[in-house]
Amino acid sequence: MAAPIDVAVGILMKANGDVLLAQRPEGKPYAGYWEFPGGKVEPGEAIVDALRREFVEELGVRIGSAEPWCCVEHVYPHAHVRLHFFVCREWEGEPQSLEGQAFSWEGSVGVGPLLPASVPLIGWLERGGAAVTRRR
Ligand SMILES: Nc1nc2c([nH]c(=O)n2[C@H]2C[C@H](O)[C@@H](COP(=O)(O)OP(=O)(O)OP(=O)(O)O)O2)c(=O)[nH]1
Repeated sequence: MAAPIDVAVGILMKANGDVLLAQRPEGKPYAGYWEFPGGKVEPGEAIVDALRREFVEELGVRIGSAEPWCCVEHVYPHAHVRLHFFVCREWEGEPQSLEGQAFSWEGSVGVGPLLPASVPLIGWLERGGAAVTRRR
């Protein structure tokens, strides 16, 4: 099997625990599914730099702190991905839909479907939400 593709993913989290989800635009695999913003790491690029770049490109948001949270691998028909999730509590700018995507702040996630690899994250966030929210 081909080596996994590294993907940097950011969970933008408000002080009340709400997180930002975006809907994948037309033309991408799993168009219409919901995901945490992010994208593929480019060759030679640090994962956290990819995270910062994707947030500027997709949402016009400059991330301040980004805490590495967890890593999930998933094999899709279109790709084998290794997702590096970060929790981001500080950022500059209001998210804008720069790639035509819908987005939504969610507490207990009400949008769907989510990308399959990201589904467990919601449960982990809800169960550990207080701890994740409290840790600074
Ligand atoms: N951003 C993001 N990607 C996810 C999540 N869950 C999940 O399985 N993925 C997968 C879907 C894709 O196979 C991959 C991200 O690749 P992408 O195609 O969206 O990345 P990109 O924005 O760099 O796209 P492109 O340059 O190829 O158009 O990671 C998630 O929560 N957020």
